[in-house]
Amino acid sequence: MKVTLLGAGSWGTAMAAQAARHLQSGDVCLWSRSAGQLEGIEKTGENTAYLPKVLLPQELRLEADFQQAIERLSADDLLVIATPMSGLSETVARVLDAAKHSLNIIWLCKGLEPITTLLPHQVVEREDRLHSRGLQHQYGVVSGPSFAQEVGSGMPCALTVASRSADLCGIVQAAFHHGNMRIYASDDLVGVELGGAIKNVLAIAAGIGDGLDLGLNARAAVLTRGLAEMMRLVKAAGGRPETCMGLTGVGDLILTATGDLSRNRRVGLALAAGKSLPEILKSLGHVAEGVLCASAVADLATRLGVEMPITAMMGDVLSGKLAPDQAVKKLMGRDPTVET
Ligand SMILES: NC(=O)c1ccc[n+]([C@@H]2O[C@H](COP(=O)([O-])OP(=O)(O)OC[C@H]3O[C@@H](n4cnc5c(N)ncnc54)[C@H](O)[C@@H]3O)[C@@H](O)[C@H]2O)c1
Ligand SMILES: O=P(O)(O)OC[C@H](O)CO
Repeated sequence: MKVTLLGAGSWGTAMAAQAARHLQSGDVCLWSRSAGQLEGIEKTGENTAYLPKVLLPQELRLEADFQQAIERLSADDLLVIATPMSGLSETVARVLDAAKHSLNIIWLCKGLEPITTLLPHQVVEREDRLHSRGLQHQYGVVSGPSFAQEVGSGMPCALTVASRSADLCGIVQAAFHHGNMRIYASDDLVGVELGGAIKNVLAIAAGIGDGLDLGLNARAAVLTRGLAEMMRLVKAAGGRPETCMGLTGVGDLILTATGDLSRNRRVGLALAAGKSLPEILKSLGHVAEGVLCASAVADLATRLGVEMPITAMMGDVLSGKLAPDQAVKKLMGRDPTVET
């Protein structure tokens, strides 16, 4: 089978390496919008800007031509959109415009669309209505606890593919379930996508708590009550709350909120140290999806009548309405309530 990945950031590069290690030489192709970046990878064998110190398999094909990257795929192959959430709608629209037959399409981004508060699969459905020209594409998402640096280095990892199509789940497993990567299948798109979006916001909250030296009790409280917020929103949005107890919910929450490789956690630590958000994002050099989606999650929760105090407070901190220590005081000052 052939696989094309669109987007050569940390995650697209790591997943391209994972597939290329096990599929036939030349069958996995990584496309980047920057031809210069691909030239650098060609020369050094590494994606130095996004995944340093990971030697990429020689079997990986690099492609700067978008049309070629799509046209090489048959209806049995797999297309992976590996851009951040901000690039999803534009990229899927380009893919659908370029497609000459039906495709198997997955995305790897974690977040919600700002303003509309749409989940990734809802963004894709909107673009499908506008661009599919009657072609019946299959869609899904891959999510779960996965630092690109570890996956790029071939360390063990377990992920979930969620799709309404069991056939697509099988295609994704054929592409990535090898060696040190396990891929579990699910049909709960809402649960999987909301888990991936909300854990990033909670990782920022955990980073703030740790940066302010609030202690391990506080971290456990944020994660547990944050998980309760996630389960409530998933249920109200039509997903299954029990999905939150799996890899894409609590699994990814533990990883991102406690692992210092997390960009979202590092944003929280830096906010607690008194740095400004623009300064933090500039020095990060990578996307931290929780920054962009905290307000969207809070807005969706308000619309669905779901109480999410930690998430709402993070929205206020990230939009500059509240200082991190004020947010802690407000959370601790809430009225007593039952544990649900
Ligand atoms: N890095 C990880 O460990 C990891 C793991 C799992 C999921 N993710 C998710 O994957 C997504 C991508 O993250 P990343 O870590 O690769 O980000 P990154 O910041 O490392 O790289 C982003 C890449 O996307 C490219 N890009 C941005 N907008 C684009 C567009 N419109 N068209 C084409 N390319 C575009 C950039 O040029 C860059 O190469 C995020 O939603 C992230 O939450 C990341
Ligand atoms: O580095 P982060 O915070 O974007 O997290 C990366 C992945 O989503 C972890 O699963």
